[in-house]
Amino acid sequence: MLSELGFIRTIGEDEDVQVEPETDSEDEEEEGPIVLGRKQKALQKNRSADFNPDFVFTEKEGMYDGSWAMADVLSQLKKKRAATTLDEKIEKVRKKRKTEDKEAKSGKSEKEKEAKEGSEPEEEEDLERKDVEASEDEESETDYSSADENILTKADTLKIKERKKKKKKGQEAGGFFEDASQYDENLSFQDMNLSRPLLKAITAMGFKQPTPIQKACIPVGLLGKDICACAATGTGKTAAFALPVLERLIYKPRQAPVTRVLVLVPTRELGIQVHSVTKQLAQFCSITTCLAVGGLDVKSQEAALRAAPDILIATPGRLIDHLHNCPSFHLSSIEVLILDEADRMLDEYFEEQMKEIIRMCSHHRQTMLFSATMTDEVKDLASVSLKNPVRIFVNSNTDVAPFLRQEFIRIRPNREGDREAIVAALLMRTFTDHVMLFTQTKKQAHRMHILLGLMGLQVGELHGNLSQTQRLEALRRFKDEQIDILVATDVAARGLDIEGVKTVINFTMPNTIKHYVHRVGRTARAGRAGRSVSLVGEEERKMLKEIVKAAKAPVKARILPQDVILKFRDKIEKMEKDVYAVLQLEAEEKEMQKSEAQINTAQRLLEKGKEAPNPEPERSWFQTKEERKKEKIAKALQEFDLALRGKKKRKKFMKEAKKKGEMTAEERSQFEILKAQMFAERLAKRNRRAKRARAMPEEEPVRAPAKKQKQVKKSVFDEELTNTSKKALKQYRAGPSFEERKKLGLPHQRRGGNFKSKSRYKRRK
Ligand SMILES: Nc1ncnc2c1ncn2[C@@H]1O[C@H](COP(=O)(O)OP(=O)(O)OP(=O)(O)O)[C@@H](O)[C@H]1O
Repeated sequence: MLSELGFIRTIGEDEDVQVEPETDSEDEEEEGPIVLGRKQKALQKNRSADFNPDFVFTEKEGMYDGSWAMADVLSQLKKKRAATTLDEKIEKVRKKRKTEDKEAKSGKSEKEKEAKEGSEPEEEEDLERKDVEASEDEESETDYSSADENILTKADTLKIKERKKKKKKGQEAGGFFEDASQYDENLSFQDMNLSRPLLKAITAMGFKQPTPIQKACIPVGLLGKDICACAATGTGKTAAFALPVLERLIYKPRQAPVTRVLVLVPTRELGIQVHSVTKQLAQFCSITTCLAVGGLDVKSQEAALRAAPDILIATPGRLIDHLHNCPSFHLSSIEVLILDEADRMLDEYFEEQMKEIIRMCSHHRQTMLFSATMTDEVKDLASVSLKNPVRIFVNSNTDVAPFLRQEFIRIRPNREGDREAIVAALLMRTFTDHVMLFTQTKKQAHRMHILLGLMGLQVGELHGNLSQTQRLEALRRFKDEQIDILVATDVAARGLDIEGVKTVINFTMPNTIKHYVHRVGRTARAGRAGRSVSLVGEEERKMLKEIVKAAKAPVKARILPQDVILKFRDKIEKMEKDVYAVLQLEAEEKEMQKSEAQINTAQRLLEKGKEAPNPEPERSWFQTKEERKKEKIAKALQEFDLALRGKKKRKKFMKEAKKKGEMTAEERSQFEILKAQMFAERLAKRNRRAKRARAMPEEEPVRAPAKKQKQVKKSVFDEELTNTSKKALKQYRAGPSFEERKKLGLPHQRRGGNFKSKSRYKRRK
């Protein structure tokens, strides 16, 4: 778009990332276009100077093209569409603005004409022509896609940030693990004893050499050992767990039709992707796979599960739903359990669901945990009860992708309101395509979509407030290069492998350094180069320091010229009324749809008389609705939202009482930062609490006198007791369940004696 307008980019070619060949894979060639339905045309296009020239893609010919299993997935989506898309609404408002500006201009020229009455007819004609030209000029001024050439071409300044010497921290494996982080660098796929169909698939996918994590993990995985693995983002962890599993299934065919492998992932989109990669790896063998993630049709998933696929890829919630509602489906035959993004799967958010799933899994299983930010603290992994696990840490869990160039833009204390302007300037002037922009909240993501759309950019959004159809559609359009910018929340931060993402922009710093590693890991994947640009305010500098400390390559500070920022700030201010108009259109459409739905229901009821529609049997879950609600409230930082709804806090954020629901640019940024901070605080508190609880010997609460127990209660739950924390306290005091104690190998003993049987234990409880 910039070239059309005759504008030049601000960063010179010489500033591009210097890509050095990876030491352990010098003659390694890059993978083929395996993932997510990329057009080969796009692939050629992406072989630009931005990417590591040492990598060569191998094209797949006539093979299963793995089009991201999109056809499968789309057929499972509910066919519900908004009457008009957000982009159509944005376009409508833009057109209206243009017409209004034109009219205003012609009104002005009418007056000018009147003032010049009496002039020669030829001159009048001339004037008319000029008028048209002038109004066209005016139009391009109010068209937000155009900006002063000056502000678009003025270069940013880049400075290298000083790096403080990192203290060498020896990676202690801790007594629990055997460490297998060292691997044979010369190992090839052929050396790994993989079956022919797998080697054929690997070639078809364009993989020439295994990546370091694959070299380290595949041999250990083939031995059937439990694994706890960590490797940087985009280094091929999916194949590292999928290949040994497929080999096992090929080598040891099943005796009965049962599901033998379960892969758990935290998000639906990641589930779809892992399913697609597994299918591609299994394209030349008869291993069957199934996808069971939320947002897709339950009935077709149930039918697929009844056929007992070999490998099941699922999100925890939907899996539990099937376990409770699909009578023939169970996990007792699971031989391998894999947690992709394992640290996420084992965190507070999925805690209850994971407990339920692991409770149902066979005890005699192999368990493999993978993440770029994997914890190696045995105590954090206790819930999956690993058996003599092997620790494979190819990277440290704060390492970013090897060819990532990290940049930061400092936001001065009183300039928080500049964030939107800075992001707009970056996207209009410098990073114009293949960009992922991360925001902390869904609301801000939506707002950025509208703002940038009004500026004429091709934008999409991806977050939890959208329907599954909208989420997948946004992803598809981004992959197919129909849109240049994808604005997303952390739902898109983990695991997604979108080919060709050049830049990741962080509107604010994420919750924790882990979140940062995953977000910026959406670029610089599979040996390619990429760039991240993060906006850092005064309150976020602590995380910046951590990142700089952990960085292996120098990080850069980008400085945008102040007049550029001011110009964009001014533009955005002028656009506020249009943002409001788009939001209004959305609200009206929603109301209309709601009324229509009500009318339709009423009509259906009238047609059927008083006959009630065929009631679907209610689906059950492992928690009651009430419990689930409470858990959600406790875990989704709802207290933050509620606190903001409270009068006092709200006042802090809303300067004018009249502007109901509207925040200034400063307030919006503060809101984003505060949310991240509250998450981090909450996490720290939880970790402290867990540490304290662990510091107490297992039997202590049992034998301690009543007085001491009270002290324990106070120190463990030192915050105000809400209903949820009361429940947590109760649970804590009750100690682990009978099954958990049994699994952990603890004596089945609790307050008041030994319990030899479950019923006695229960009675006592
Ligand atoms: N041996 C290989 N050779 C070349 N490319 C590979 C190889 N293995 C995997 N890839 C490619 O690397 C990319 C990243 O792989 P994958 O998504 O598995 O990374 P990841 O480590 O799981 O990343 P994340 O931590 O973000 O989930 C994919 O496009 C995949 O096709």
